[in-house]
Amino acid sequence: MFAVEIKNVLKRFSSGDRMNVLFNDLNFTVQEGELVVVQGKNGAGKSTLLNMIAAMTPPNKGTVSVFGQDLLSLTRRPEWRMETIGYITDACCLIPYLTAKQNLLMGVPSDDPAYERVEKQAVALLLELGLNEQVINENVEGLDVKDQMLATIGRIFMTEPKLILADEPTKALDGCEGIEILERLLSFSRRKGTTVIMVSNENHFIDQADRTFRMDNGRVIPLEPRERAL
Ligand SMILES: Nc1ncnc2c1ncn2[C@@H]1O[C@H](COP(=O)(O)OP(=O)(O)OP(=O)(O)O)[C@@H](O)[C@H]1O
Repeated sequence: MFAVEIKNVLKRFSSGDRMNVLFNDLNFTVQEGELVVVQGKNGAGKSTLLNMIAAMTPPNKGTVSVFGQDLLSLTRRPEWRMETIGYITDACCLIPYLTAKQNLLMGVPSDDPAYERVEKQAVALLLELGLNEQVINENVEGLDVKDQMLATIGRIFMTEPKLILADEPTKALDGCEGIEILERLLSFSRRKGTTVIMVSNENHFIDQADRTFRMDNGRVIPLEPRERAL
């Protein structure tokens, strides 16, 4: 089964009294467990592609299916999204006055019989992502941007999504720190077998991806290895 299958999609937006066609007959598939990088210039449609896959904006024609589910026939969209998709952007989705660990435990009451098990799981996950014990127990607002980002990734993995959509999550960070965080995200996803579609113009990741695409002129074009360093 494909993780993502986009067939013959038309997507347009109105702009004043005009309609702008962003995609005309877009076709794109991603296999389960694949790690895919999408590049492209500003306005090429990268975020719209991810938003369609997350059932946040519908195609005007054609179909978008995720793990075999046609998104147009979804009845419980928010629940489906929560169960299936981990959407990572550069916005922090954590509560600032809670610790990183508490953020991962949100929704689990401390008297819940499962609390201890879930707490151990949260700590193990944050340590595996590279945070240390001290950082895990500090309020998020006191952490630097890099550690906040890693805790955000931890929060998203805590829900065990089948598909991670990452839309330039580290664009606010300087090159090296951003690369380090995305490397951890990718290697973690590999270990978990999670399918990942990551928007990033950073060439550094191309070798780690199973496939890389460039969005251009409404199409998703596979990049050949020799093009990758350009
Ligand atoms: N809700 C909307 N209403 C109208 N136009 C939109 C909407 N969302 C996106 N667009 C237009 O669609 C085009 C593609 O936008 P999108 O954000 O998907 O591109 P992008 O490749 O992610 O760009 P960037 O790298 O700047 O984030 C742009 O011209 C944008 O203005």
